[in-house]
Amino acid sequence: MKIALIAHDRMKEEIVNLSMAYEGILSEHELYATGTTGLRIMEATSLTLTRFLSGPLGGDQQIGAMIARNEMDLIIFLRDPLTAQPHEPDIIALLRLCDVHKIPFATNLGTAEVLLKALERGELSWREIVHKE
Ligand SMILES: O=C(CO)COP(=O)(O)O
Repeated sequence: MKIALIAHDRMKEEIVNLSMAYEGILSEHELYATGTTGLRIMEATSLTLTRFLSGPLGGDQQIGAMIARNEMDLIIFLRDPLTAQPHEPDIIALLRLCDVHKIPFATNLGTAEVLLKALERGELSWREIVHKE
């Protein structure tokens, strides 16, 4: 499965802690991230991620392009609900594409954990069927 990990600055610590807690599950998958998030996760874990540009420079849109091509299976995007982002349109576009393509998308830690546990139990394997279509 291809999984994208993204977090706004005030949520970086949360995504690093999440990645450490679920490193075993995550290591079995192909991981992607926006620039700074990916760097922070790689510094704290032994996970390897493909890093795109930083979010404000287009990283969300690069991940969006993978979704549009049906190349991404799960997004964990810990958004900062209390800080305005200069690239808000890119973030909304990413959410919208996930809805268009029915891609599981977690925007907070509670949902992220539910999705990672579902991933571990194989409950997202329907994505493999979608790939074959
Ligand atoms: O801004 C982001 C997502 O919208 C995240 O980008 P970084 O991971 O580069 O901080």
